[in-house]
Amino acid sequence: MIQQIYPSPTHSFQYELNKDLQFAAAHFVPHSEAGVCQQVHGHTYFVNITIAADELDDSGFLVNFKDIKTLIHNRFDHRILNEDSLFSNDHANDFPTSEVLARKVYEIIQQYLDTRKNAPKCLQIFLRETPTSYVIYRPKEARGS
Ligand SMILES: Nc1nc2c(c(=O)[nH]1)N=C([C@H](O)[C@H](O)COP(=O)(O)OP(=O)(O)OP(=O)(O)O)CN2
Ligand SMILES: [Zn+2]
Repeated sequence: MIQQIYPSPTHSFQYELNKDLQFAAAHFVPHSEAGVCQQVHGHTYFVNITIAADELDDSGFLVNFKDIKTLIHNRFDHRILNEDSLFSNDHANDFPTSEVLARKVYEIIQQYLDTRKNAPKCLQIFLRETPTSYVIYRPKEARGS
């Protein structure tokens, strides 16, 4: 939920920012063990993205908050996740589950950050699918030096 306190990843970067955003999307989980989630249904996903770096850019930003929102919101809002080429209905590692969606959000964000001169790192994705269910994805690398 927006404005809640999130778990903090440990790191030694000097700057850290967090961006909250939300989007509405539909999905289904294409596996017999997913029960009712095999049926198409929708969620308002809440996402918190943690990014860190030791340097700021020419604007004095670690990264522009707006760019982070645009990347994720424009891709997923009011979409059917199963129809996005990022996901697969055949391979569990790419089913549109909360875990996989959190990883995909990380990959989109880090790919963008890799184009920035100040080399920011995405350290954590917190993704809430329902009021009672959330996941956290953290890449293994990138804790700062
Ligand atoms: N590990 C995962 N388990 C489940 C996922 C998932 O992505 N990863 N997804 C679902 C369904 O998509 C479902 O929409 C969410 O399930 P759930 O949390 O059980 O939702 P409820 O609102 O029914 O939960 P309550 O316990 O009644 O609050 C299922 N599992
Ligand atoms: Zn669901």
